[in-house]
This record gives sequence, C-alpha cells and structure tokens, in this order.
Amino acid sequence: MPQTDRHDIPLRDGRFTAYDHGAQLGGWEHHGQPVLYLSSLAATGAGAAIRGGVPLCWPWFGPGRDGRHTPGHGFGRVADWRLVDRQEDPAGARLTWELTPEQVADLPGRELWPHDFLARCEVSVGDAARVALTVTNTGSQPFDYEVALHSYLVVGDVGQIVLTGLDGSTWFDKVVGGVHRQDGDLRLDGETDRIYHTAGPVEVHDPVLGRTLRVTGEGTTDTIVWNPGPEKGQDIGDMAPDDWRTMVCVESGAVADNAISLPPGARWTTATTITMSTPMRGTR
Ligand SMILES: O=P(O)(O)OC[C@H]1O[C@H](O)[C@H](O)[C@@H](O)[C@@H]1O
Repeated sequence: MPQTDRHDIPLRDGRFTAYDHGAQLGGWEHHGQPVLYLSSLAATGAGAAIRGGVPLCWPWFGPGRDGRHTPGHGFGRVADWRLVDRQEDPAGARLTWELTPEQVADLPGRELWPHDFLARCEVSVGDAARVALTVTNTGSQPFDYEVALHSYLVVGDVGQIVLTGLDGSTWFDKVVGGVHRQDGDLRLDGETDRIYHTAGPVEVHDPVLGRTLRVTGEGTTDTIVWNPGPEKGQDIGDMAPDDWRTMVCVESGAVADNAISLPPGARWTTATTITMSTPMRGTR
C-alpha cells in the first residue's frame, strides 16, 4: 500500500490538514482556534482509521445494520483515495478525491458491499469546513448504503457544552438501546452515543471556549452525537486518556433505516458543513 499522503494547507485565516487515506479532513484551525480535533496518537498508515477530523463512514456505519460488518464504519474510511483536483487560494482551498471498485478490490469488507460505484469526496475549507460525498451507482442493480460524516469537534469541557437543534427529535440510544424523544437542549453526562433523526443544524454552545460551532447536514436524515465518556475514553488506544473531555462528535449521516437507496445510474450527495461563531447565543 502507498504511504499516506498528507496535505498541510495554510489559509489566510487558518490552516488545515487532509489525507488521501480515507479522503479525510484532519485538523482545522480557524482564526487561531482549533475547531476539529485530531488525536496526537492518530495512526495514519495503511489500513488505519485516522482518529479525528472528519472521517468518512461509508458504505456502512459502525458495524452496519446487521451489527457484524467489519471494518467498523466501512472500507471507505481506510481506502487510499485518488486526489483528482486541488484548488487553493488564500481565502479557501478545495481538495477532491475519487474512489472506484479497483481501488478497494483488496480491502477487507469489500465482499460485504460488492457493488459498482464511483465515489467522489470534496473537502472545502475557508470560513467554513464542508465535506461532501457523492456516490454514483455505475452498475446495473440498485444498491443502498449508510453514510456518516463523522466530525470530531474541539470543545473546552464536554461536561459544560449545550447542544441545540435536537429538541423534539427522536433518538436511538446506542449505549443501552431504546428510542426516546429529545426534550429541550442536550447536555452530556458520561458516555453518549445517540442517533438523532434530524439533519440539524445542530449547534454546540461552548461556554469555556466562548464560541458556538454549528454542524449542518445536506442530503442527510440523522445526526449522531458521540463522546466515549471517562471509562471508555481511557481505553481508546489512539486517543490520549483525557482527550474525551475536550472533544465531541456531531456527525451528519443517513444510517440504519435511513440508508440511501440508489437505482442504477443515480447519484446522491451527502455533506456536512461546520462553522464557528462568537459570541455565544442564549440556550435554555
Ligand atoms: O472507534 P470508531 O470506530 O472510530 O468509532 C467511534 C464512534 O463512532 C460513532 O460515533 C459511533 O456511533 C460510536 O458507536 C463509535 O464508538
């Protein structure tokens, strides 16, 4: 396998990193503030899933709908994508990668999703960061897939953040099971792993860093909120033991019963956009 190609891109108002491996946006710093978390222990070599930034979960999410798919979050996140375009100017940059069946032929898990496809991932960073995945069905049979754009956001203290935009939506609890309805804003207390049935926008109000991050999905139906909490957080090999305190994942996706179905010749774009604003607005 080729070495991971990493792109370090300076911008007028910040900088970001991106990898051909997984077509992945890595760290992003905007106006001197880190916005996307990238673990200092992240593995980036062949087969590795890069811990942080915005991993692409595709063509399944987690262990898939049957709970038995590996690798977790699909082979798209560990594939070496082909960079097909790179546009840069001081205000913003855009990188575009493609992935075809030939590039994933030898990857574990390909046999679980053996369809003909063209996938295109576009990462654009300027005032906002946007990750867009467009999948085309190039075969003669319909197929479906799950997708999540798994943003790792930097927060000052996960115990103090308030998430708005989820009020009234139903959610599935991945920690203990069960479906619930969100009543008001969300404050995290320990391990949290939830699939909310809303595309957002979801805002993360952060009193410690004095800012609000907004995550907006396009072509998506779900928002996944994840933080491993103190116990699991200590055991994640590619994260420093206390890092769980200063990150939260707010992921735009279409998962489980909301998987995307594509007839032959059709294509679909799912995207997430992350913006940062200050000062904070009121929460309840
Ligand atoms: O450890 P990873 O495979 O990167 O997954 C990290 C997390 O991703 C998502 O947020 C899932 O909902 C979680 O269940 C999972 O633990």
